Amino acid sequence: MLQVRGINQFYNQSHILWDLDLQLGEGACGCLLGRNGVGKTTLLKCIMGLLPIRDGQILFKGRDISRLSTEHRARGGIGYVPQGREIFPLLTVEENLKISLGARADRARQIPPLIYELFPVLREMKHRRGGDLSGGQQQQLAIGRALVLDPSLLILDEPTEGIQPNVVRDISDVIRRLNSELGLTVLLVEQKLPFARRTADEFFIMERGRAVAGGPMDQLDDQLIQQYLTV
Ligand SMILES: Nc1ncnc2c1ncn2[C@@H]1O[C@H](COP(=O)(O)OP(=O)(O)OP(=O)(O)O)[C@@H](O)[C@H]1O
Repeated sequence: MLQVRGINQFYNQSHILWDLDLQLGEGACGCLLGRNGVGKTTLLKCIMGLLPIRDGQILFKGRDISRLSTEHRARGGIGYVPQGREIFPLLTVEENLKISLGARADRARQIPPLIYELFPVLREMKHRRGGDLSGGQQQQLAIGRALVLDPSLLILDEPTEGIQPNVVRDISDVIRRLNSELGLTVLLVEQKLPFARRTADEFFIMERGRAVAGGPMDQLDDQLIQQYLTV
């Protein structure tokens, strides 16, 4: 589904991603792990086309998307839930969702019923402003907004950041459901190991801009955790 091949990325003179490879099969739920500042968010932004890559390739469903705009990637089936959620605080919940409709290839005008079915609270609060929602509700809105475009790959950057512990499990359940029941391929960045283990079935570890380890989640052992994740 997604193949990242030998990408290099720079912020001006700073070389951040180094010959980085990553492969995610159709239907997989993968979690990108690594200490602060190793380049996880940068990688997701490169996949989304929010940052340019210097060289290498990004293939989605076998097609090289490296030079496509973010909008084309989104229309082509990649949904993105950014770190910090980036919802519009002054717009209503419904308006936040509708904003994505314009980018749908089929020009649909209605919010897909699936979104309110997955997140009933968004229906209840559809006339409230985004900024009035709790952190967990805002995260549901951010995921809902990404789903408006009916993606086949969903990318989430630290979906549990700043969310109350009792809601973290709900977010995990929703991601699992999207993956196992609706067949979405998922790539997420996460710092919380219990959440990562519960939610994803594959892991990738980054260290200083390089991919250094990966495999099925049950192979994420203490030695890898000690070497690459413990601070
Ligand atoms: N806009 C920018 N300009 C210059 N350097 C940046 C910029 N954004 C990030 N960096 C640097 O790039 C490196 C990778 O940052 P990135 O945010 O991708 O890491 P991360 O693994 O996602 O970290 P975190 O877990 O803290 O979000 C860091 O050294 C960071 O300081």
